[in-house]
Amino acid sequence: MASTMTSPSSIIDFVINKGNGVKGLSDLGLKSLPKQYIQPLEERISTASFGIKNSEESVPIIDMSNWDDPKVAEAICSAAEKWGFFQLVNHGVPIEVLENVKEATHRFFELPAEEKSKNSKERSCSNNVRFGTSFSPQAEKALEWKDYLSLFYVSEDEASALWPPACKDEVLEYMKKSEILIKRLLDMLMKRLNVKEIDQEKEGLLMGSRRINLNYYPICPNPELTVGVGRHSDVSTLTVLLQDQIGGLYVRGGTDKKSWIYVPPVKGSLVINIGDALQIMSNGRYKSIEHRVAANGSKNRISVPIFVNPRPSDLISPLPEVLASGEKAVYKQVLYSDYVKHFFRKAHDGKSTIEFAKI
Ligand SMILES: CC(C)(COP(=O)(O)OP(=O)(O)OC[C@H]1O[C@@H](n2cnc3c(N)ncnc32)[C@H](O)[C@@H]1OP(=O)(O)O)[C@@H](O)C(=O)NCCC(=O)NCCSC(=O)/C=C/c1ccc(O)cc1
Ligand SMILES: O=C(O)CCC(=O)C(=O)O
Ligand SMILES: [Fe+2]
Repeated sequence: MASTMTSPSSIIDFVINKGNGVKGLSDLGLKSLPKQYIQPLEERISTASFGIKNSEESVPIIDMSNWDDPKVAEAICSAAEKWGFFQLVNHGVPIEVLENVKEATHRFFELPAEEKSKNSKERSCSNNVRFGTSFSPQAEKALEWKDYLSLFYVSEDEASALWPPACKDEVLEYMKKSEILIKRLLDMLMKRLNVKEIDQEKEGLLMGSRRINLNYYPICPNPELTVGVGRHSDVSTLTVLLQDQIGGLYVRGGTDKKSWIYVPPVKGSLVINIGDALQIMSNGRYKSIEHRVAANGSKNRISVPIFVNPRPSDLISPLPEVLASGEKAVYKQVLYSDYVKHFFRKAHDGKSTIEFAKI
C-alpha cells in the first residue's frame, strides 16, 4: 500500500478524502514524512530538548484543594496575567473521569477509518460533530500531524443522539464534572476585573457554549520536520486541557516572552489557558498565549481540550467594569461567530487572529 502511495495527490486522497487521517499513514509504517507535512524551518520544534526542562522558568502549578483561600485566587489571576497558562492539581474533577475520557479517545481513534469518517465534514449528519485532520487543510501550506474529533455541545439529548457511541458517555461525563471548576475559575478571574457577580447574562457571555476536541497525534516518521499543532492561541474564553503522560506542549513565555517553555505532563492535572475572547473582554489584562505541539517519533499522544466559549451570537468587547476607571478600550466589539470563522478560515498563524478585534 505504502509503495502505491507516492504521489502528493494520493496522500491527500488517502488522508483527507478517504478519512484515514495521519493515523492511517502512521499505521502503514511510513519510513519518511510525506512532503506536504514538512514545515518551514522556523516552525519546526527542536526535539533535542524534548521533555527536558529547557529553562529555569515554568508555567505555575497551582493546588486547588483550598479553592476558597484568597491565595489560590491570587495565584490563578496572576498566572492568567503573566503566563496565560497554568496547571491545576486537586482541581475537583475526579481522576477516574479523566482516565475514562483518555481511554475513550483511544477507543474512538482505533475505530476503522470507514467508521470514523462517518463524522467527517462531508458525511456528518450535524455541523456539531466533525472528524478531521490537520487544522485547516485547504488553507495550510504545510499540514499538521494531527487527527481530531470536534464536538460542539448543544444539549445532553443532542449529544446522546449524535456523538459517536465509542466516546460520548465518557466525554459527556468529563464536560459535566468540569463545570464546577470552570465556574470557580471564572468567578476568581472576574472578581479581579471588578465584576462582582456573574449573573445569567455574564455567564452566557463567558461560558454560553462549549466545544470539546479529541486530539490524536500518531507516531511520526520524522517528528523534527513537522508539528503536531502549529503556533496559535485559542479563541475561547478559557480552555481546560487534559494531556496524557507523553508530552509535547510548548507555550511562549519566560522573561523575554519569546522562549518556548515546555509544559510537562503532571499526573492528574489539568492545564488551563486563557483564550482570545477573555483577552478581549479583559482589555488585554489576561493573556491568550501562543502555544504549539511537537510531533513524536515513538509514541501516540492524545489530548482533550474543552474550549469554554461565548455563544456564537454574542457580541464580545472589553467589559464595562474593566473600562469603568477610564481605561481606553484596545479592542472593538465583534460578533463571536465572525471571530471564530476568521480563525478557522486561515492556517495557524501565532497571535494574528486577535488583530481582527484590534481598534
Ligand atoms: C463559526 C463556527 C465555528 C462555524 O459555523 P459555520 O460557518 O456555520 O460552519 P462551517 O462548517 O461553514 O465552518 C466555517 C469554517 O470553519 C471550519 N470549522 C468549523 N468547525 C471546525 C472545527 N471544529 N475545527 C476545524 N475547523 C472547523 C470549517 O471547516 C469551515 O471552513 P471552510 O469550509 O474553509 O469554510 C460555528 O460552529 C460557531 O460559531 N461555533 C461556536 C464557537 C466555537 O466553536 N468556538 C470554538 C472555539 S475553538 C478554540 O478555541 C480552538 C480551537 C482549535 C482547534 C484546533 C486547533 O488546532 C487549535 C485550536
Ligand atoms: O495537544 C495539546 O496539548 C494542545 C492542543 C491545542 O493547543 C488545541 O487543540 O488547541
Ligand atoms: Fe490550543
